[in-house]
Amino acid sequence: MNGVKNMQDNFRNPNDLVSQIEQLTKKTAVIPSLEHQLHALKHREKVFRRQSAIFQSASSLDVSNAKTDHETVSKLTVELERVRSELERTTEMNMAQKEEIKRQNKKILELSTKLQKLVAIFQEEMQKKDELIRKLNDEVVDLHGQIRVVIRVRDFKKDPSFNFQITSQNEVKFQQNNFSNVFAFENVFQPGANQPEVFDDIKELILCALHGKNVSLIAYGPTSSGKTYTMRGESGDEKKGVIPRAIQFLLEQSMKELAVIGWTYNFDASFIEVYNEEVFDLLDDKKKLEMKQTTTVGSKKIPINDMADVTDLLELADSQRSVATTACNQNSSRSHAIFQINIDGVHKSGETVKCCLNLVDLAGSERAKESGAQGKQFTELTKINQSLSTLKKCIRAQKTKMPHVPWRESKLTILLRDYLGAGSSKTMFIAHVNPSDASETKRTLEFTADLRSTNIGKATVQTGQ
Ligand SMILES: Nc1ncnc2c1ncn2[C@@H]1O[C@H](COP(=O)(O)OP(=O)(O)OP(=O)(O)O)[C@@H](O)[C@H]1O
Repeated sequence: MNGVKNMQDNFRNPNDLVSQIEQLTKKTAVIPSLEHQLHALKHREKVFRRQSAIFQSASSLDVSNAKTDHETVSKLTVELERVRSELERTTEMNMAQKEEIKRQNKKILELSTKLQKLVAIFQEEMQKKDELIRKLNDEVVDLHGQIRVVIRVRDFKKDPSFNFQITSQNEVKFQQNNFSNVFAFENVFQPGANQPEVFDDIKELILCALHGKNVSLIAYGPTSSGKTYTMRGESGDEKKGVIPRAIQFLLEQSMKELAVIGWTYNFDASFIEVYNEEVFDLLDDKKKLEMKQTTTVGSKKIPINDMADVTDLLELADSQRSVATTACNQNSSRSHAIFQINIDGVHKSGETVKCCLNLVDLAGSERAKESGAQGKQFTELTKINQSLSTLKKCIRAQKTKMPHVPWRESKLTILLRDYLGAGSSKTMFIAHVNPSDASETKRTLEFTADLRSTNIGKATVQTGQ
């Protein structure tokens, strides 16, 4: 029993066992020399006894020597026996330990085989779940309409000349003189809605980009209604806008769930602006870009591996974007800005996706008279209003199925054409209203309501092949 207990104790403390084994090994090493000594002593004793018998008159010194040798022999015999039994015990323990290690190794092997099977089942389940999510997500996004429109209402001072009311989660009512209408949207964000709430509603659309669909999010509305606030946001985690949140979301999703089921993604970004009907690269010293069909040629693309890359890129673009102080907005964007994330995905099976996420911050419409704009600012304002009015004409032409849609009348519509008419993009407008201005509010509501009923076809997966 004690032996078993000692063994158990030793298993509990393998370091002690190792040191005991070391000591015993040392002791074992001296056994041959002890045996040799013993043998020699026994021989000497025998010779001595023989001599004593022959020489009865042996001296007392000789007898005392013989006695001492006999005692040493006895002591050595006892010691030898002790070492032998200790060696036997250790050998037994060693065997038991070897058996235990074998048993444990077998168990580990069994467990790792089970684990591999479980990982394979988990990956298969994740793959199925991912396919289902893609399908459902696609259906949900499509059900919301060809062009989805949500509306964000800025905190406003009530203007007694008209009545603006948020009547439900997806409807607002506009009433002025004899005009009264209820406008429906996918969602209405109240003045108190914060940046995370807005992004939450957009997430499912952004996920479509990882699944291979071109996705476009376009902020629309009059000057100072909050478009740049929504898209770019301001400093501080809570005030971050759609652009940094979207990239963070793409990076997280691609590195977690999609990586588990065998997808690897690469992202790069470009950032251009349309200013006074010219296109400039916000990431390349505002280099003027030429256009080829619906895209620009030679825009700089910066790889995105983590959020630090994004912060640098956005700060660079912020420093380049055309802004001015106007009567309505201290930091008014004087250009349409298009941030494009190119997504390249490859699955371990060889399947690929190649698509892009476009995040567009349009310049705001503004009436020249009220803005008090003159000179350079007047030119900017005229160009902004012209491009927005071409955008409206194109949407109207599309909606009424006119044979000609005037896409080529402005750089903005040439660039947006693929997201609004070519049928390869899932598109959402975030309409902004600042209902202290009756006529701008009415115009925004009417235009964006038109958007909802415009057919742009069904987006398909882009494989880049
Ligand atoms: N929802 C909001 N919450 C808090 N502040 C907001 C909100 N929307 C806009 N603002 C503030 O209002 C001001 C104007 O907003 P912003 O510049 O985003 O408008 P805009 O529509 O982009 O205007 P423009 O077309 O002239 O560029 C900014 O100072 C911004 O901080």
